[in-house]
Amino acid sequence: MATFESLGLSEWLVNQCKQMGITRPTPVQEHCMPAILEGRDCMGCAKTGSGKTAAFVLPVLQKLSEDPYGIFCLVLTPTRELAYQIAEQFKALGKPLGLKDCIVVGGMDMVTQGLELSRKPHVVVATPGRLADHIRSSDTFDMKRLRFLILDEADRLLEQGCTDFTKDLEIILNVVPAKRQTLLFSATLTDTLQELKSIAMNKPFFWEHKSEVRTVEELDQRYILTPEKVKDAYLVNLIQKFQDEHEDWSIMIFTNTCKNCQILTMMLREFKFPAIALHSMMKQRQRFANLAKFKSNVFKILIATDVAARGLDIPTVQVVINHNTPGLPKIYIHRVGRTARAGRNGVSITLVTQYDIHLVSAIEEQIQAKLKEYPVQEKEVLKILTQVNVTRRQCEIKLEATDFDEKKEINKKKQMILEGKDPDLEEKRKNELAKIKREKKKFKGRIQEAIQKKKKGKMLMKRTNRKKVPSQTAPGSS
Ligand SMILES: Nc1ncnc2c1ncn2[C@@H]1O[C@H](COP(=O)(O)OP(=O)(O)OP(=O)(O)O)[C@@H](O)[C@H]1O
Repeated sequence: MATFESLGLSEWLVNQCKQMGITRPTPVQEHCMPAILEGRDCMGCAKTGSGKTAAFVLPVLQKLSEDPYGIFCLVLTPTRELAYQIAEQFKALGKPLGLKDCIVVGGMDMVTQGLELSRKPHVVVATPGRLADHIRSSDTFDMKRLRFLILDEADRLLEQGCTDFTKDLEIILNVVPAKRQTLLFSATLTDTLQELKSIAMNKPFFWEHKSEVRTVEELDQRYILTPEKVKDAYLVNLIQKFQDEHEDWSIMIFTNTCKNCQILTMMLREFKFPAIALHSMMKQRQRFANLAKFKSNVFKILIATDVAARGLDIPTVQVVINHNTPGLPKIYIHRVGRTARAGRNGVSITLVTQYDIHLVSAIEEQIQAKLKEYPVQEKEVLKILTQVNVTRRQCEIKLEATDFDEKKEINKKKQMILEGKDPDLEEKRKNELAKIKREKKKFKGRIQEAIQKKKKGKMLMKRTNRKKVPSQTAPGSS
């Protein structure tokens, strides 16, 4: 069995690992670290909670200790919370080096970040948008000597989801040296393999944890089939049960929109559950504060959008509830991966309506495992159904009375301006596109109608012909 020493780590780093309870390398660390220490580009694909962060942090620290300078390493990651988490690992493991790090994420003061960048930190951990802003607007730092470029959750950084990082990545890739080591990690790398290979140019070492099932063995994956209108009652019932049966418990609930996240939080609080929200419409300081309160178990329930689906490492989470069935298997894999981490047990429960069954089939096909039905006492759920639905409606009304929707519009416009778009022009374009779509639909409808009419006409003709034929032939045949 490999040890950190046998993989080539120095004694100080091995000791530092020990202090953090990291005594033996996990498979992704065992396989990827030697290649990274050899100077190769590396792509590592291993299950959630399997120690991918240390698989790149440790070799970077080893190399940094041999030749320390700034800026030595840049880590890019899709969310702000994840950037802080990665920086924490660097700080904890790199303490004996006196590691200087800098976190560059949106929602935080840009001037302070600019100052820190100009002080040549060893390691910069950033979200792509904010770093690209600094590159565009400042000449007080450069990354010409950068030794390591790391893309954590690399597939997310390259896909064109609701937040598209590709333009910002281009800006960043233009200012980092071609001669560098590039490391790419994720639990779901394989879908974007070709794009990733073009970033890690020098014949990257590729390691994938081969296993039939793509989720961890310690995870008990369940579902509850429910009509849409009963979903919230199931949710309340589930939480009540966990609260009654466990002393030490902690649950993450994922939902599809910021608004839903806010409403669910309000609703669960009406039922006196210790719930707190995390979504992208909250101020960044509030996001960090809420996450900290959840991590320290002050609040036992975190209700989040997919902004929290990837990477967050909160060992106390025993249960993940999907309030909506994720539309993509990949998102499911990351969401449920917030529990059952580093060998611990965990449960995931997905609420599935009759319209989501095909999504469950897609998930099962991807993860190569079947979700099992979660046993519930329907009678208990029906008892609270009206009360839950009334409470939800009350929360919706309360939220409508605030400027939540307006804020959403303002945020959208802000984002467009940041992307160099004119919000009014975009609105006009959107309306025109919608109009074209409507007209196309109408046109299609008319064509369909005409086709149907023609078909009906033909059928009528056939029928009348058929009726006519016997009466015409009958005399001759008799
Ligand atoms: N060798 C090790 N032995 C024991 N625990 C470890 C080891 N390496 C890392 N860990 C711990 O395992 C936990 C999960 O690690 P990490 O967050 O790096 O997972 P990950 O693979 O990046 O997961 P995800 O895909 O969800 O981002 C962390 O708490 C980390 O400290």
